[in-house]
Amino acid sequence: MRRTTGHCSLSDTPVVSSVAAGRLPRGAIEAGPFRLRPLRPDDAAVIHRLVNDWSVVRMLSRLPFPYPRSLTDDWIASTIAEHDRGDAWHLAVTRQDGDGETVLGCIGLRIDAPQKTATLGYWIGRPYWGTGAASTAAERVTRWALANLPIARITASAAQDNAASIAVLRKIGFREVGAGRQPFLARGGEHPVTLFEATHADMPGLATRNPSEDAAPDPSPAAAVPARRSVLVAAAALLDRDNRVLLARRPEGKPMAGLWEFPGGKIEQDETPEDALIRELREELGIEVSPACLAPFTFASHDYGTFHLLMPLFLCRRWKHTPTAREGQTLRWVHAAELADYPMPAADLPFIPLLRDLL
Ligand SMILES: Nc1nc2c([nH]c(=O)n2[C@@H]2O[C@H](COP(=O)(O)OP(=O)(O)OP(=O)(O)O)[C@@H](O)[C@H]2O)c(=O)[nH]1
Repeated sequence: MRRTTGHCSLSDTPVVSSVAAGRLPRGAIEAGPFRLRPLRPDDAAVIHRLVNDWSVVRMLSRLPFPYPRSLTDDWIASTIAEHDRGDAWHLAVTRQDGDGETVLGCIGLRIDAPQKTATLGYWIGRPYWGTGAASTAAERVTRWALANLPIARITASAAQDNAASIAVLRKIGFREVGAGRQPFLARGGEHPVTLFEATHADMPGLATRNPSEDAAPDPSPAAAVPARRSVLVAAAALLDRDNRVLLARRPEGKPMAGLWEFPGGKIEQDETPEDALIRELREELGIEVSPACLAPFTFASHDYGTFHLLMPLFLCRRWKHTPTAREGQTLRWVHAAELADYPMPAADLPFIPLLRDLL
């Protein structure tokens, strides 16, 4: 059960340092009728009984089925060590029933301090589905973490056939940012997942917090100007001689980090989409493109909740110099038939069948 707690699963992101150490609560936090408290070794039997259930395990990416009892003990021990290091915060979701406490499931947050990101995962045992435990616990942990930890965003993913978990994430304010594939051990092979993200701006009533504790307030007049609702971005599908498309993986630290996108960027004031794209391709990839080599292909119009993206996509087959990653991104030439294997921002998903038909 290591590193997975969920209807949603925790990511593979390695934890590099532990800025959050000492900030994670040692005790329980209340969440409406539920209580979220640190896991204890004596929870193993009940946790094992709840999670070793096909309908739960099939939604968790890294758990085998059947799930051996001994792994539960190891996993609980590892969660305690991770909490002490400030790397992750795993809690039992519990409810007071009469004189006794009932354990309903687990919720966890893995913290990647250098990237100011945390990943949420959770699962609830089948007898307690429909009690509101998942959404109440997930909302409480998400809001607590954004308000108290030095992080800028929380990510989560859910199997695309996990309608309950997707509904929970949407209900509590997570935005759908893309789609990808993840291995699911119990089911075998990779399965499609929906990727979500939440920032302070997504949580009504949560004060926007500067995740860098020491950063000085931005005194520039621009800082007082509210962000524009529509964001204009120009992007290119660069095609090589084998009709492969160049994808760039967004570097850590940027919103939607880890997703594969088409090179490009925001259109500045007074720039045409072509000017912006030529500039971005030069800055990001070190290539020179002439306007005549940019063929308008299609566009994306997608509401990300906090902003609406309008993005023309150009096709380009000719440029000077070899594309080189200049901004920490990872580049890959991909055949159209394989595009669906790369997790992409939600706005880009309609491009996939169009490119498949074209190429
Ligand atoms: N370049 C690019 N951006 C995309 C794609 N799909 C998509 O949703 N976007 C979104 O469009 C916006 C582009 O912003 P960006 O961060 O790349 O722009 P930029 O290079 O000007 O960056 P900056 O604002 O950090 O200077 C981001 O919100 C990004 O997630 C895509 O295929 N290519």
